[in-house]
Amino acid sequence: MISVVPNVAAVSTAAPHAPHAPVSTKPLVRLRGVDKVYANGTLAVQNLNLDIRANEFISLLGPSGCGKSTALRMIAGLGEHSRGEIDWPTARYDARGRPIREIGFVFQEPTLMPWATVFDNVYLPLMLKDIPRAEVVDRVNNTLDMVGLLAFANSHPRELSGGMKMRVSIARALVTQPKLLLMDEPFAALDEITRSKLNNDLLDIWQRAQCTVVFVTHSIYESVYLSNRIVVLAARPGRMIGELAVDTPYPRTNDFRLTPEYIAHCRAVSDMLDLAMHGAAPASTLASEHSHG
Ligand SMILES: Nc1ncnc2c1ncn2[C@@H]1O[C@H](COP(=O)(O)OP(=O)(O)OP(=O)(O)O)[C@@H](O)[C@H]1O
Repeated sequence: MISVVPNVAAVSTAAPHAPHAPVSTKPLVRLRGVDKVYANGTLAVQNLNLDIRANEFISLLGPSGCGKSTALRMIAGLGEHSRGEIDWPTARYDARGRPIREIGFVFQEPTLMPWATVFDNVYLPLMLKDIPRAEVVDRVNNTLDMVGLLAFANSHPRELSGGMKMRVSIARALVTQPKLLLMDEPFAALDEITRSKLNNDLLDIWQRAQCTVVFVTHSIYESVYLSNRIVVLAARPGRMIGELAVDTPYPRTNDFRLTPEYIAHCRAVSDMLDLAMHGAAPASTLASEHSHG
C-alpha cells in the first residue's frame, strides 16, 4: 500500500479546495464506431469506441501515427469523422441542432501573443466572445491564481520560463470554464524536471477546475502518474488496443512514482503498448481485464 500525503506542489496560494468530484457514470462524450479517413485515403482512426465520463482524467497513449491527435480533434469538433457517432449526451444544443461543446484545448506549443500581457493572453477567448474586459477581471485573475501565476498578470511571455508559458496556455483554455479540457502532448517539448513539476501542477489545476481531461501523450510514466484511465492505441490503422484503470486515489505526489503500485501499472501499460507496436490482440480481450468504475 502507498501512503498518501498532501500535495505540497500545489501551484495556487488560494485556500484549500474541495476534494475532486467523483467520476460520473454518465458520459460527457460518447464515441461509437468512429472512423476517420483523410482525403488522401489514410485511415487515421478505425472503429473507436470510448465513453469519456465527467471528472475523469483519461490519457490517450500510443506510438506516433496511431491517431491520438485526430481523435482529440474529432472530439473538439475540429474536423468531421467519416463514420460512426460522437454524442454529447448531457450537452445543450444550439439553434442548428449542434451540441454546444464546452471545451478548452491546449497544444504542444503555448502559442501566446508575445506583445500582450499574461492577463490579456488569458482574456483572449473571452474577448473573442465579446465579453468586456472589465466584466471578467476577477474571472481572469482567479484562473491565473489557479495556475499559480497571479503575480505575473502584467508580465509578458518573454519574461516567463517554458513551464510558466504552458501554465498561461492552460489558464487560457480554462478561463471559459469548460467541462472538457483537451490536451495534445502539452509537455512534450519541456525538459524532464519542468515536465514532472507540471504534472503535479496539472493534477492540482484539474482538481480545482473540477473538469474532465483527455490528455494525449507518448509517455507511459506520465500517463500512469496523471490518469485514472489510460487508453492505448496502435497505428496503421489507428485503433484502440485496450485500456487500463489506475485506481490510486488523488492527490498523487512524487512519492507515488516510487511505489510498487506505480511500477506495476507502468509495466502493464508497457506490455499493452508492446502489443500495440508488435501485434495487437482485439481490444475486447484486453479491456475486459481492466474494468473501470
Ligand atoms: N491532415 C491529414 N491528412 C492526411 N493524413 C493525415 C492528416 N493528419 C494526420 N494524418 C495521418 O493520420 C494518421 C494519424 O495521425 P495523428 O497525427 O492523428 O497521429 P498521432 O498519434 O497524434 O501521431 P503523433 O504522436 O506523431 O503526433 C497518421 O498516419 C498521419 O500521417
